[in-house]
Amino acid sequence: RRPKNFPPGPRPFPIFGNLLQLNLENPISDLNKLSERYGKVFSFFFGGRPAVIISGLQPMKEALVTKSVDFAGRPNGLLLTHLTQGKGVIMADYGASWREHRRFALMTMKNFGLGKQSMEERILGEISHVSSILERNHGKCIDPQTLFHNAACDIICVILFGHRYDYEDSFFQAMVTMMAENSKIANGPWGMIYDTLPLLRSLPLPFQKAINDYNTVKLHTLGIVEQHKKTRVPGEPRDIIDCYLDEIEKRNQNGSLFDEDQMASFLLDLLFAGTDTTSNTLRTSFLYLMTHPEVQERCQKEIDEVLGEKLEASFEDRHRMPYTQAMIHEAQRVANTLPLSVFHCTIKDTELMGYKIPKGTLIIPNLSSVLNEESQWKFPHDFNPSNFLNDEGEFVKPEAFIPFSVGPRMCLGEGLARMELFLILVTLLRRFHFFWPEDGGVPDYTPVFGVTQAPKPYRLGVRLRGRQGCDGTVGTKQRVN
Ligand code: HEM
Repeated sequence: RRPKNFPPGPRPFPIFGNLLQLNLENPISDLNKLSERYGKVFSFFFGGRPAVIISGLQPMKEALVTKSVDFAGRPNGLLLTHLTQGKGVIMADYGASWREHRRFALMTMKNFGLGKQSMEERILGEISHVSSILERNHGKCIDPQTLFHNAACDIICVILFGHRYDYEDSFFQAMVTMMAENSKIANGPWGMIYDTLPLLRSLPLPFQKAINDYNTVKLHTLGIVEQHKKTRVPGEPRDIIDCYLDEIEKRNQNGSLFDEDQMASFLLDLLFAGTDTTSNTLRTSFLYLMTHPEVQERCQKEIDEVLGEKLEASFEDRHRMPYTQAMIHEAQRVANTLPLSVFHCTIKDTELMGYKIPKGTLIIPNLSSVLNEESQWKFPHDFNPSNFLNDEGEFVKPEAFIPFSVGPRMCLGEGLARMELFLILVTLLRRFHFFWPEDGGVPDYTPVFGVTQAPKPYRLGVRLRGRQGCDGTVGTKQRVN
């Protein structure tokens, strides 16, 4: 039964609720259709649990910005909550522990930007590995999935653990695969089944694998923490683990919110949240760049002009590259990487667009609906960097650009992700030309749904550029790390 003045929605069935009305392989278009029928704020039963789905910019802002605190909780009883035990940041309840861990993460990541080796240097170091692999594949077509996953994961590893792994390292390979698979399970159909039908949770279904894999990565992470304890110098952090250990000591008191169990979940949060997201966005970017050669060439022209003889790109250069900036934002818009964000939950009785929403209601922000909202974009259904350019060709960011969500729970890795996307795309576009393989068939842009949505597998054609900036002199020198 829907509570009084609850948002309207389709009639639920016993046990399953409205679950059978969704194509679990790709629920977005079904949710959009339901929104057309019932309104921008409508309800839906996941099993016996009522959820409110929010579509469109205006209600999204009312919920996540104007009434941000009311909507800032995370739901209990989901696979993701069970994996993390509600610790760390992503699935933590809205409260002191979440707040302090979030603040700590933002502060330490910012300080790494100022430390001995800046965040930018760490990212550029990783890019040199990607570049040399692409160089070895000059003239060939490769599957970019593993390469970008490795690179994104290694950037996070350097920040968290202080060292990068060889892409061939067996544990690293296992970890990257586990993360990609876990992400598919956790918010794919199996995740939804786990979340809505508790009776099935003890059966040997794929979500058991997600739980085992998560625990394997956690154990390994705790092993790295143990090594850090032996080699660290208090007050001289090399990475986030050292910072966290310093913080535990600083707060050395009963009931401290910082302990090793929290640390493990916190580290895994950053590892999981920072790998698939960035790597899937990169894969979408290259899919569109290959199939829109005019956009690729215009970016390369701008990059060549702005960087000139400079050895490497820096994040500051973005201010002089309006077209490339527009392309990157447009790629993020169409990538629609977290289409349903991370689920929220109301922490008190509240109202939205005149409807009453009780405390504890599951909230699903349909970010996808805003990134494609017809009234908000010049070209909502195309890949067109002009969505981010004004009549003077200057870069502008529309209010509806919310791939990182909005409000107090918005992505805390936004700064890092934007730096990674810019430096990786600019460096690779400067040095390589990317082409759609002759035998690649018709490009299929339909994404594969998941917590983090990804493009369908494709092959990336790579050729070294022979023009200025890429002729073996400028911009081709290898970094020495
Ligand atoms: C293109 C890349 C990325 C995208 C599109 C993205 C998007 C998002 C979105 C939509 C959320 C949910 C916000 C909400 O619940 O309202 C989120 C949360 C989060 N993201 Fe990201 N993210 C990206 C990269 C990263 C990176 C690189 C990191 C870490 C280093 C990161 C760490 C987190 C964390 C910890 C949260 C939970 C925040 C909280 O609950 O307070 N993300 N992200």
